Amino acid sequence: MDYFNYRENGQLGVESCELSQLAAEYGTPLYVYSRATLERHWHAFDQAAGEVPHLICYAVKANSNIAVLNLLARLGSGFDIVSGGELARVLAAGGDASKVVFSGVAKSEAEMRFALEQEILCFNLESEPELARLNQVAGELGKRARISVRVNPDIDAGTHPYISTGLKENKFGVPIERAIALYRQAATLPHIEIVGIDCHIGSQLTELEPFLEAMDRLLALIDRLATEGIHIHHLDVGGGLGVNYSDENPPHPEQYAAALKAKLAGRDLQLIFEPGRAIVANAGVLVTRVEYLKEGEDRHFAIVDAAMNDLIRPSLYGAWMNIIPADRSLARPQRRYDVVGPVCETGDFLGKDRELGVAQGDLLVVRSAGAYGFAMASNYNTRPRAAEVLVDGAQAHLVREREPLSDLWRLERTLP
Ligand SMILES: Cc1ncc(COP(=O)(O)O)c(C=O)c1O
Ligand SMILES: N[C@@H](CCCC[NH3+])C(=O)O
Repeated sequence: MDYFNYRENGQLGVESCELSQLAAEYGTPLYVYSRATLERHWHAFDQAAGEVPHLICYAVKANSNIAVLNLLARLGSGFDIVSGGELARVLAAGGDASKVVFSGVAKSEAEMRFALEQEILCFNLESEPELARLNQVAGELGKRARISVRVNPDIDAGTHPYISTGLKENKFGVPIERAIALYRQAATLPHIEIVGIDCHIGSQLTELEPFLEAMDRLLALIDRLATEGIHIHHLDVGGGLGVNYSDENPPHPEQYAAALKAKLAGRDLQLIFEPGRAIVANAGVLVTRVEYLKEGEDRHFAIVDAAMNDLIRPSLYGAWMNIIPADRSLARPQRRYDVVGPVCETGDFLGKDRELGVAQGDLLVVRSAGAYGFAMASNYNTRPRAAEVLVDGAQAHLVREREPLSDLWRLERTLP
C-alpha cells in the first residue's frame, strides 16, 4: 500500500503533490519519495513484530538518503549497515549506534575500529578470519565486540541468482556445519562477546517457505549451542521480504512476522529484522521525461532522460519495473515501446516492449524505485546523479540536489 495514485484530472500524485509539478520545479530525472508510505511500511513491520522483543534494523543499502534515514531514526529504527560509510551516514542522520548491526564479508580494520568506537550493537561475522581480526582490533581498543555469526543455511531463496545469498556457492555467511566451531572459538576469545545469530538468504523473496526453513535451521543451531553453554540472546532473520513490482504477491509483513513468531514458541529471544526493500521500494518513484520517440526497424523506442546510471535494476537483473504516464488524461496513440535511456550501452533500458501512449516531452514514472534505485546510481557517461525529493503531505522537500557537473571531476587531477 502506498500513497501514489491518479487524481480525477488524470495526474499521478503522491500524497498531496502532483508528480508533473515536482518535475517542473526540480527537473528530471527525479526521484520522489513519500514520507507517509515510508512511515506506514516501517510501522507495518514494527506492529507485525508486536509483543515479541524486537528491533527493526532498516537495511541502509536500499536507500541511504539522509532524510530517509533521519525519518526512520525518528521512528526509533535501528539500522543494518555494510560499510563504515553507511555507519557515518546513519550517525549524520541522527541514528542511534546502539541499534546498529554491521553485516558484510570484508570489514576492514578501520571499519571495525570506527564501529567499536561508536559502540554498535553487533558485528554480524561472515568468516573465521574476520573473527580473529575483530578480536585483535577490539583488544587494541580495550573493548569487547558483540558478535553474531551469519549462518549460510544453504537454502534456495527462489530469487534472481545475483540477489540470492544463502546458497553454498554464495560468498556470504559461514556454512552451518562450521558455525558451531566458530562459536566455540569465539567463546574463548577475550575481546568477543557472543550475543546473536543471523542469516540473510536473499532479496525479493515472494514465498514464506525459505524464510521458515532458514529459521528452523537457525533454531536447531541455537539449541545445539545451548547444550555447550553458549547462549544466544538475539536471532537476526535478515531482510529479503519482497514487494510487488507487478503481480508477485509476496507475503505482507504481518503474515511474515506471524509465521516467524510462531516458530519462536515461547523462547527467550529478541528478533531482529533487516528489511530494506519492503520499507522503501514502493515509497519511491523515478520520474523521467521523453526526449524523443524513435522508429527502429522493428520496434519503437521511447528515449527518456533517465538511464541505467540512474536505475540499474532492469539492466543488471533484467528486473521488470512498472512504467506509467504521469498524466493519463493525455490522448496519445498506444504503441509498444522499448523505454531506453541516453547511455551508450545496448543494455541501457528501463523497460522493454511496454504498451504506452506517449509523445515527446511527456513524463513517465517508474514505480517501486525507492529501493536500490538512487542507492545504486553512478556517474557513468558523466551523468550527474538525479535529485531526490521527499514529499510530506502538500510539501515537497528537496533532500538531495542534482549533482552539479563540476562535482563530477572535482577529485581528479591532471599531471603536473
Ligand atoms: C545482510 C543483509 N541484510 C538485509 C538486506 C536487505 O535486503 P532486502 O532489501 O531484500 O530486505 C540485505 C540485502 O539483500 C543484506 O545483504
Ligand atoms: N540490489 C538488489 C538487491 C540486493 C540486495 C543486497 N544484498 C536489487 O536491486 O534487487
